[in-house]
Amino acid sequence: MDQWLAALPKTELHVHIEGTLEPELMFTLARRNGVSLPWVDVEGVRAAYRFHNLQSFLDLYYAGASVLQTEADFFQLAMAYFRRAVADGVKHCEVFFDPQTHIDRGIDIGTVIRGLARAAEAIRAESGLSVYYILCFLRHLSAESAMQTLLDALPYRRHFVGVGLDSSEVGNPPERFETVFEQARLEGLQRVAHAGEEGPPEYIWQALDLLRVARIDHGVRAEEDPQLMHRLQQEQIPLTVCPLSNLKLKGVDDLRQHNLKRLLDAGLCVTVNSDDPAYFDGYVLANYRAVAAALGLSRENLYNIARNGFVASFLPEVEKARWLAILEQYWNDTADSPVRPA
Ligand code: HPA
Ligand SMILES: [Zn+2]
Repeated sequence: MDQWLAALPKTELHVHIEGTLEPELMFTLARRNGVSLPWVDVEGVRAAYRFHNLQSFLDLYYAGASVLQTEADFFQLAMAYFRRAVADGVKHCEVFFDPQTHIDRGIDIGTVIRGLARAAEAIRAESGLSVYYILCFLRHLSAESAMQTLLDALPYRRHFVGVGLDSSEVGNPPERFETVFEQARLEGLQRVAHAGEEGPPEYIWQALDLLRVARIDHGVRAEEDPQLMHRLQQEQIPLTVCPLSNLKLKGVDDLRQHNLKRLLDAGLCVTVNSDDPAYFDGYVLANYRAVAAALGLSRENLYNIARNGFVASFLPEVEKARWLAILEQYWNDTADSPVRPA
């Protein structure tokens, strides 16, 4: 099962590039850029990674991101993530970045986007991995700041496919960002939003109806609302679920309590992703392994999750069809091989 799962062609649709900053690289960049960190060494940083909710993580995550200063830093960060994704069997990824985290420290948005875009090109040449970027607005900041960020990013429009909404969820409902999401739609950008991670099902409704999103990031609290579950199932609106993130941020006390399998069994388009892998103890393959073990997922479940990833992606239809055929071939080729526990 382990080898089979590793080689299963996958996507990653919910990963924050700033959340892939490993402590080693954090210290390397801090030294290079003369940035002082609140921790003395790598062990100190790792010891601080004990979170009790989303906000306790975000405080640390924004502190860590302060080491990112130059185009070369963003390039190096992204390349390190891409190589790990490739090793995990990821074929296509859609990666969030948070411009406001950097602009507000005086970093030019062009520095951020050029570094990331150069890395996407380099990894494509190196390994064939395809990369799309999604620009996220920080919902703890104002709608005006989000709009200004979108305008600042438009000269780099060709380097990202969509916009998203992240950061502190509770108290920052999607409805505040209706205007900027409408502007993004008029620019031809795809839309996604974090909703129902810690926030109520109502935020998922708002993301769908007011922000007109194609996917919901997390969305695990949808289960509390039967009507919403019905809608997500009927319209096959994908959820980008991040199991180890939910565990680390105390959405669940134990992965065996995670509702991923119930969402899948209810016919929802569930995908598995890593969110902030450097902070949550695992990249995408570790997330697949962890839920497979905790929830007793079958190979067929795992195949369907991987398949959902390609279906839910923003790839052009021909590319989706090509990957779905490759995935099916993989399924047929490996159907008779022995199944061992994950
Ligand atoms: O899981 C998350 N939720 C909200 N904002 C975030 N920013 C990085 N990760 C997250
Ligand atoms: Zn996230």
